[in-house]
Amino acid sequence: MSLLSLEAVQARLGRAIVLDGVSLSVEAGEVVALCGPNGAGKSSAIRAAVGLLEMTGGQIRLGGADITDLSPRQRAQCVAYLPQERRIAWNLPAVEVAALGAPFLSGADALSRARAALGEVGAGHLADRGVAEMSGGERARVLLARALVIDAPLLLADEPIAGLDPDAQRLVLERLRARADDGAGVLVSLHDLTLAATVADRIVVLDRGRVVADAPPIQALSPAVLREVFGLDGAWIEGPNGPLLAARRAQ
Ligand SMILES: Nc1ncnc2c1ncn2[C@@H]1O[C@H](COP(=O)(O)OP(=O)(O)OP(=O)(O)O)[C@@H](O)[C@H]1O
Repeated sequence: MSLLSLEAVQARLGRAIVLDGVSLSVEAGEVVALCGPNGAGKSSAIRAAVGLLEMTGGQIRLGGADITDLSPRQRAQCVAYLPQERRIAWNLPAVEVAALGAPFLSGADALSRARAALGEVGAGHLADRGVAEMSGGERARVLLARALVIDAPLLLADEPIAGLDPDAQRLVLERLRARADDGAGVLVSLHDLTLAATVADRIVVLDRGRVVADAPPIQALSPAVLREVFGLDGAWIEGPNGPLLAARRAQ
């Protein structure tokens, strides 16, 4: 049984069809990267998967259950979600923001797990700082810690490395990989195709609301897909730490 499955999901925003028959699944133990150009529908797919974007057709199952049969509490218990939006309204200490990811635990337990999660993303030293007094990248780590604070069976992260420095990008992806290696399922949207190929077991490529590839990274990001979807002339070369994309804009 898949931890998450989308079957022929349709969704609209305003008049636009943003998901046009999207099918994909995430199994325990795997990292699935969602890639595609700006506006392809990655955030929409992730938001639909947590029940935050209403479907106009198709079916979504979380842990085998139809998402429409699950209460918000039941959804929150099986999915950790890192939204693309990084705004935090209140200037609370980072540890209190991270603890919000564990609403079902006692305050003390949530705070102690929040400290551990901040440490996991290299932000332990920020635990007692107010989030309004942080850089964008520091705040991004706090929000990731909020998603990691419980060991959810399924983790959905929307562009978790946007705005992070190169070391932090790799740290975050290592953490997501480690969660999957411990048995969670991870769906993560990424723009960096080389990093996506490094971390993911499979890549789902979205283009204009449709899935155009779903395969292991190098097959999914074939020269044809790179050209037609991303407008790149690209080739994969074997680097010391995995595949590297050598690409330029297609002429
Ligand atoms: N509130 C809205 N009303 C109408 N259309 C919207 C709205 N929000 C997003 N869209 C459109 O929905 C489509 C999918 O957007 P989505 O945010 O899912 O794409 P994305 O792949 O995550 O893009 P990005 O890489 O830029 O974050 C885009 O064409 C976008 O213009």
